[in-house]
Parts: sequence; structure tokens; C-alpha cells
Amino acid sequence: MSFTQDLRKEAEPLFEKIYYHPFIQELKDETLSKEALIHYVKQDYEYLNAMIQTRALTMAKCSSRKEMALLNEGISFILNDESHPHHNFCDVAGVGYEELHGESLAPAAHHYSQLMLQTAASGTLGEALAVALPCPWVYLDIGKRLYEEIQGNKRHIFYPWISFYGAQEEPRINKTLEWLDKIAEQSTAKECESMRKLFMTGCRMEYMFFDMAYTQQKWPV
Ligand SMILES: Cc1ncc(C[n+]2csc(CCO)c2C)c(N)n1
Repeated sequence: MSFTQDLRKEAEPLFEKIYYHPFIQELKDETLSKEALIHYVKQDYEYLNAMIQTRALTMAKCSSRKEMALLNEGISFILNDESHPHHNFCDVAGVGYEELHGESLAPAAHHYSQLMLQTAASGTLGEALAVALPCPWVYLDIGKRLYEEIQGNKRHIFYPWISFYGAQEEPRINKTLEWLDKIAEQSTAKECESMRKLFMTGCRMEYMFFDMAYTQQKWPV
């Protein structure tokens, strides 16, 4: 088994917990509250800014144009395409997308953003890639499962969100998986252990992010 296959296997219980979180289940059942949708988009817009900055910091650690191009693609994807699923949530909630920008980060989104930025700024290339890997991997898993469940029903109110993440012809993540596997092959056991821990924490933070939106988490003071 490759390094990333091992990671995926270890994270299986977390992927299950995420899929069965009420945020995802109510999204599937078209019963997710307007408040949860709005909280999610407000926080995710800011989180995606942190992800763009994370990718940019990671790019500074690359040694080849091919690697830089892959991270550049990731940044362009967030800048140009990730607004589509946000628009879907805003349309269902009946609010304008621009109204939701400029929010301050709630505890879970704050922790996740800081973890990614700090790792990309002061960690190794492998660590920076590992901490950012749950982000596309978890969404691909949720999207594919939901797409199957709704049987491609275009009348589902969250069809644009579900198809955006779940109906990718060639999953965008594959090149990153190959890249991280190559890095792991050339890394020491200690370095691999650090990548593994960061990946697992990233998976936990993906769970926490949905939970934050579902409970509309705020700073208590
Ligand atoms: C909390 C949170 N996690 C993951 C995504 C999904 N996502 C964000 S950027 C990106 C492209 C890969 O870097 C993908 C799939 C999200 N929107 N919000």
C-alpha cells in the first residue's frame, strides 16, 4: 500500500463520521437550515482565503515548474470555481453571496486556517501538502456518495453543490496523491509520521468545520 493509501485507510472512521454528520445528512435530505448554510458560507469564504495563502506558501517550497503549476491550478480553482457551490447555498438560503464576505473566523475555522498557514510557512513541503490534503479528499468522498444517493437528480436543491464535488471525471486530487507518495518514499520514518499526524488533524478539522456551521459556533467571549 502506498503512503496515501495508508492515510486514507487510517482516516476511514473519520470519513464515515463526516458523511454521517447531520450537516451532510440534512443537506442530502434538503432540510439543512438557512442559518447553517449562511454560517458555512461566511466561514468557508474566509477559510478559502487561508487555503489560497497556504498554496502560495507551499509553492515557495517547490523546486520544479511542474509542481508550481499544480499548486497554481489549485489556487485558480479556488479563485474561479469554488464560488459556484457557495452560490448554491446562498440561493437556497435566500441571501446574496457578497453580503457574507468579511466575517471574522469562528474557533474551528480559525484553528484550521492557522494550522494550514503555520504548517505551510514553517513546515516541510510534505507537511504542507499533507495538512491540506483532507480538504479536497473529504469533499470528493462526500460529493461522490451524495451524487450516488440522489441518483444525479438535477431537481435536488443542492444538486449544484453535490455535482461540483461529486461528479469529477478525473478526480483533481490524483496528481497530488502521486506527488505526496513520491515525497514519502524519500522521507524518513519521522518525517512520514509528522505528515500522517497533520493529515489526521486536517481530517478532524473537516469534521469540526461542518459541526461549527451546524451549531453556528461562536466565540463564547
Ligand atoms: C472547510 C472546507 N474544506 C474543503 C473544501 C473544498 N475545497 C476547498 S479548496 C478545494 C480545492 C483543493 O485545494 C476544495 C476541494 C471547502 N470548500 N471547505
